[in-house]
Amino acid sequence: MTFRATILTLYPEMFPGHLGFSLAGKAMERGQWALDAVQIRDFATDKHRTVDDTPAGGGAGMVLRSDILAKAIDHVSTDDNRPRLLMSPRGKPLTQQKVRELALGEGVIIVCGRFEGVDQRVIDARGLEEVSIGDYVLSGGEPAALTLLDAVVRVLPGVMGNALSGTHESFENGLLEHPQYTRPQVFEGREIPAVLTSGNHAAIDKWRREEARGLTAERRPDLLK
Ligand SMILES: C[S@@+](CC[C@H](N)C(=O)[O-])C[C@H]1O[C@@H](n2cnc3c(N)ncnc32)[C@H](O)[C@@H]1O
Repeated sequence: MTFRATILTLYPEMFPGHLGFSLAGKAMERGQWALDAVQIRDFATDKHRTVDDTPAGGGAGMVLRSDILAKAIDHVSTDDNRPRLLMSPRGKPLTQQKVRELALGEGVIIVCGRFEGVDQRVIDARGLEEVSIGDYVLSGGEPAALTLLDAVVRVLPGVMGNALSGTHESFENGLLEHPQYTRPQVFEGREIPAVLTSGNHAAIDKWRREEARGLTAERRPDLLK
């Protein structure tokens, strides 16, 4: 099954962006996932192709109009069961668990906000699920959508060559990942921890588990709760 991502945006030329390279780019070439970026402005009705207007109640900036956005959403999602996401700093924070859930489905429809955001009525009327990529404000939803898709595409079946990577990674088991090392054996006087070159796999697993727990306790105690 091909995972299909449809992006509604005022900047379709930002896609596939970095997702056209490396693992995601190769997976796209192999047909494991597909992306289409739809220009919201194509659904405007006036000759200036206006998509926004001033906020009701006053205040700075502009708001994406519900009628224009609803037409764009309806155009791409007739008879479509894919989740409809709206990238938004007010949304539920994106987690690896959510990423895994999305990767099990047939795809996603992602609305990228701009300006001061999106008229609340289209969020309610089209059941958009607001998703945030962190507690900071970007100027648009596009980099957030690219980030979400990056995380989803890499866990699609068959995308990562090495089946092991992914399952031991940060957040997969509620822990941050242990430190990683590779050759040379000594770098500026710092050695690779001896256990990692001992060949004793039980000892290596134990060391990694302990390091992962220690790092998590120090940096992200919230994950241990
Ligand atoms: C300038 S922001 C609007 C911020 C909005 N006025 C607020 O205070 O919540 C414009 C768009 O960028 C996107 N965006 C900004 N920060 C984001 C974040 N942390 N996660 C996901 N999307 C974000 C959203 O699509 C948003 O509609």
